[in-house]
Amino acid sequence: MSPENIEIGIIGGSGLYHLDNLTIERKVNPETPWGFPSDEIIIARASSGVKVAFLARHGKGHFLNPSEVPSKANIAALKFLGCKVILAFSAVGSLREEIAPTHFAIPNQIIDRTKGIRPSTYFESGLVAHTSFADPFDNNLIDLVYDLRNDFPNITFHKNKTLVCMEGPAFSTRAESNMYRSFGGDLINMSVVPEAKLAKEAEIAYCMVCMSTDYDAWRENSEGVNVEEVMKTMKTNSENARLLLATLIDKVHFSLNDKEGTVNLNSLVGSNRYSCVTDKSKRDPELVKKLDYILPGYF
Ligand SMILES: CSC[C@H]1O[C@H](OP(=O)(O)O)[C@H](O)[C@@H]1O
Ligand SMILES: Nc1ncnc2[nH]cnc12
Repeated sequence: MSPENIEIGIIGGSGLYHLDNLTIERKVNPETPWGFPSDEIIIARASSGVKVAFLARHGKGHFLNPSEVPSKANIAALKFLGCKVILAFSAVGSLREEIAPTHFAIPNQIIDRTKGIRPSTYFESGLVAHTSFADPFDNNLIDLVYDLRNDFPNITFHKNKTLVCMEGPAFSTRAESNMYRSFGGDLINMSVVPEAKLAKEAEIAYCMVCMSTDYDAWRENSEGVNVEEVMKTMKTNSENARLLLATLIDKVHFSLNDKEGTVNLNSLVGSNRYSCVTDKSKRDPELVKKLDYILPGYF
């Protein structure tokens, strides 16, 4: 870990490329064993003084498509800076009438419909380890976000939702959109995989605040989604995200440092220590060295 020790990482998605209400301290661009992150990481302070590391998923100016996002470098860089928690934000389509555009949903499940073309694990080519992914998000972190709903009466919140992740970059056909609904999907984006998986492998508590922008393509008498519609709704959504974050950052900071341990955001720490199935003699020493960047001393 670097001497930075910044415990909270924020990943902003489409329409959330900066956080105006935080004070920017400086920018860093760490080269990880998996390359450089999407863009420079902004180290900023909330008004309470709590430091965060902010990263624009698609780069500032949105030049990376969802399949091109260097998620391994992104998560590794945040872990190296000291992040124990990542609050990820995403513009999503709604697959349910009751989740209207501008609503926020914090999903607890994922259906992975990406096509296997994204590098999605740190444990390959010389060291095999299997991380538990039954609960892809940190449930305590989900509750912590959801419990803020009374402080934000202008935002409608949902939880216990299933997020479908498609490859993109083209949006779904109507048939696909209906199929995802029949699978039990409630929300759809192109970003949560492999980000959530890699955060689990790196033992970082991760949750995604999904900001609904559209009804995708399943509604019979409505046009299918297009980018113009998404970005129009994201104007309101990103303002709400900034307001939410101003409170959320302090809550997360408190929980991470609360001696009473009322909300445990450290439950993943140590979870991968014994997840490696590769015999010590067969592990690639080069990869073991690389993995020290995110899980020092484990392998
Ligand atoms: C701009 S619409 C499609 C795009 O929006 C979402 O991005 P993000 O999750 O980074 O907010 C979705 O996943 C797609 O990448
Ligand atoms: N309908 C949709 N499908 C996939 N990703 C999205 N991001 C925002 N809306 C989306």
